[in-house]
Amino acid sequence: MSKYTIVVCDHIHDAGLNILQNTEDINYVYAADIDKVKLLDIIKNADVAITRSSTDVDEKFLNAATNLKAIIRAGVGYDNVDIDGCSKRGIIAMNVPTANTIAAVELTMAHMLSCLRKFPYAHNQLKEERVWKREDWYGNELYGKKLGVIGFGNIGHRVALRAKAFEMDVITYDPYISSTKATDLGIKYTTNFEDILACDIITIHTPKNKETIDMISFDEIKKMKDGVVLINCARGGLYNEEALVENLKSGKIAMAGIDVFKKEPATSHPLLDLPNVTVTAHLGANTKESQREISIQSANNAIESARGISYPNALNLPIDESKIPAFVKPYIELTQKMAFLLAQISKSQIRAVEVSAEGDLSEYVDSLQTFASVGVLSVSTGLSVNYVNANFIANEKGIDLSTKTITNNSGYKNRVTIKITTANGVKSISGTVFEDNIQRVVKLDDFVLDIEPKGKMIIMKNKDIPGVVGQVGSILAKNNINISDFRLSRGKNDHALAVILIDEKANSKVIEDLDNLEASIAVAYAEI
Ligand SMILES: NC(=O)c1ccc[n+]([C@@H]2O[C@H](COP(=O)([O-])OP(=O)(O)OC[C@H]3O[C@@H](n4cnc5c(N)ncnc54)[C@H](O)[C@@H]3O)[C@@H](O)[C@H]2O)c1
Ligand SMILES: O=C(O)[C@H](O)COP(=O)(O)O
Repeated sequence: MSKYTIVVCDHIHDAGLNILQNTEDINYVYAADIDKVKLLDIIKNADVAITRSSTDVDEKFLNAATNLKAIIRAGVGYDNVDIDGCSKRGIIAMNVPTANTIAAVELTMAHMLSCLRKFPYAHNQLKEERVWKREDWYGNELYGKKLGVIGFGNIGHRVALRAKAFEMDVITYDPYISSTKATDLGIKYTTNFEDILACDIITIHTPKNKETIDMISFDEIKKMKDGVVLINCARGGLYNEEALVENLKSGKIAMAGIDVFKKEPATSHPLLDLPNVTVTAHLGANTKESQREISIQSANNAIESARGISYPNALNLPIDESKIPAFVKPYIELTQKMAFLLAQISKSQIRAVEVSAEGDLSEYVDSLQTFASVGVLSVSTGLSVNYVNANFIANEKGIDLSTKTITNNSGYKNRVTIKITTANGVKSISGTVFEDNIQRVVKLDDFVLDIEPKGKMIIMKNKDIPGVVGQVGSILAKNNINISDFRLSRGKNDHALAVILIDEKANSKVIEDLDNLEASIAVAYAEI
């Protein structure tokens, strides 16, 4: 039995490793304790990789992982996964978004309480120094304080709820949610960031991206209350670290609770030298409960994706397959085949691909566009193209992609049309699906047809004069090519189109001979 290789790049709970070990068609490699340079050697055999925040899925990693089909980030944040790099290579990236939510929420509350009661310092004085000095440890209460929560997602909204239980006055800033998501829970909502800066305690729970890096820096801290407390259990760099250090030193920030650092592991970070910081080593997700669940979900998702069955929580799929109704699926297949056919007979560099849809199909024209790109690019680039990287590659190659929905006046219930623009002009193809999944090309340029997009075919545009069929037949017979079907369509200006389905491949000499016939206008060979 051929086996899929799943490489586990970071520590995950045994529960998931046991699943991998006990799955017959999986060969699993545990590479968590291996040097990251050596990992590059191991990763080349992987069909699927499981990673956490300790493994950067960057250019080096992806260049080494030549066989990789999917990657599972065994956690929420995927800021250290090069998603564009994955898309470009057709690798599906997934995360495990909710299994560590509670762990991160509870660590945030722990940091908040630790900061207000200076817990680690009080603890160390008694435990390490054996000093009993109660007067050194007057803390503050959460009760009645104003808490600003930046990011009201899975973690942020639960932190806010728990803070309410401490009778805090909670306000949130998250421009991507509806205000009622917060107000329905009795939490104030603001779109004015200044309201957050006016709080006694601020905690952040956003992803790390271009918009959120340095969201709190020197200018923002200047506007805060003296003695503010800042918590970061999301990602290092959301609070500018230099600004944190300087303002903790001056006392503008009374305390900071920090679980995450811009560069990890952070064992010689300036924050560690300060007396008013509580720190943990990125432990937000480190509960046994959460790690067990993440590990199980990661292992199951890795197996499913290795087998090509499903891609739960995919981050870079252009299409959510679960939302595509059954009647659209054959159109997707037909679109890809027609695009493949059209690109073969276009014989010139493609500049633009336009997909239009009629009928109920119109709603899914974006998905059809993606598959048209797969079909076109498979011919024109020689690259391994799939629906993850198709639009990405098209954009990179400067191919203009567009969609159109058109009024249904073709007489077909649903119809899809692909128009390709090349240096030699425009070519178009239309198709429909009849009952029982009968896929048909119904138009090629201006010629009305009825052909199944399947097998080997010669497509010949010719002057509509007597004797052409006989001449074509004799050239093919001379070359031992059997004709299985011959379809003729008459167009305007005394032109006709012949689609000749054949049993054997026609080489370039055969195509040249056909093209040399007096009646010939254009001849192409295509294979689906
Ligand atoms: N310390 C840890 O070990 C640990 C554990 C789990 C998650 N995390 C991190 O916590 C963060 C939040 O995780 P989550 O599960 O709540 O994610 P989530 O996707 O459920 O929530 C993120 C929220 O941030 C909001 N947001 C995005 N951009 C914003 C902006 N510019 N301003 C304000 N809000 C913005 C989104 O609208 C969303 O509501 C992530 O960065 C994740 O990596 C850290
Ligand atoms: O984003 C996350 O899920 C957390 O930061 C956890 O990261 P980890 O898997 O490296 O603990």
